[in-house]
Amino acid sequence: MIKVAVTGALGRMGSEVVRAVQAAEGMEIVAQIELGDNLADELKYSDAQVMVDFTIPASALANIRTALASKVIPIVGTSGLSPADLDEIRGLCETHQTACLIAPNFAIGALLMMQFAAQAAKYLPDVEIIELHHEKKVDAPSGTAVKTAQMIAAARTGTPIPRPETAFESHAGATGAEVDGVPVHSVRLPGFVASQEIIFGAQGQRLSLRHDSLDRTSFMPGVVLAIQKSASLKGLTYGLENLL
Ligand SMILES: NC(=O)c1ccc[n+]([C@@H]2O[C@H](COP(=O)([O-])OP(=O)(O)OC[C@H]3O[C@@H](n4cnc5c(N)ncnc54)[C@H](O)[C@@H]3O)[C@@H](O)[C@H]2O)c1
Ligand SMILES: O=C(O)C1=N[C@H](C(=O)O)CCC1
Repeated sequence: MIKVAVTGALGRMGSEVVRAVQAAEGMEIVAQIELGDNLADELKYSDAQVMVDFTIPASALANIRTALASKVIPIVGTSGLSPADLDEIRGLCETHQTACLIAPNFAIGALLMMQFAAQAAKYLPDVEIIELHHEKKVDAPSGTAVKTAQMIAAARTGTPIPRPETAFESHAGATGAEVDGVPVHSVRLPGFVASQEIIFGAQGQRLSLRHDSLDRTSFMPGVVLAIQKSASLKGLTYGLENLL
């Protein structure tokens, strides 16, 4: 049995993870950790092997540091970690000889959307991302949009048409934020869980790729898969697609 601790256990995602692990074979919940608990003690006394983290960026970084120092493998869904944070975590994985997975999106359909986008970007360089999430989301742009933009930028061979100078915006932000040269627009509204549309435009044609998570169970097969494969992880893995 893989022993799993969950940080952010009372949150929207954390509570769903507790249910999913309890329903899965070959794994068990040994600690449900919330704000104010002593993480190092909880990990030690529960003998946890894996820590699943869905919290907030500042907490996630501190939790990852504690888990790695305790030789517990962090599986992290929390979004908003910076490239500098990822560099630090990569170094800590080496120092403590413990692996870590950071997955901006655990929904298999979203991973496919991102991979299809990278494929399309080889031929269609002009692209923008619209991500749409629930109104309680605390970070923007979403971790999924950031990872998608990075994958598009890495795959893109052609040169996109120059964007209008933001100085032309009569209202600041109207043309979106740029992530790795890809414009990203963030919508926050009740009625959404997590959606993203990637629009490629070319002469006389458009290609749209869209994924919708309708509820948080959509992320659970990916979380369970990551726990099952945790023992095979090496160093820092960024993106669940690396485990498929
Ligand atoms: N990767 C994915 O597939 C995916 C999917 C959904 C959400 N997310 C991300 O997961 C994160 C959480 O989202 P949510 O909707 O569950 O938020 P939420 O606000 O419902 O839950 C966060 C929980 O973390 C707790 N928390 C904060 N700091 C903590 C700490 N130091 N130790 C323990 N618990 C702590 C809070 O008390 C809260 O209960 C966000 O960053 C979100 O973007 C990722
Ligand atoms: O609900 C959220 O918050 C989500 N965050 C992730 C992101 O930032 O990409 C994934 C989808 C849900």
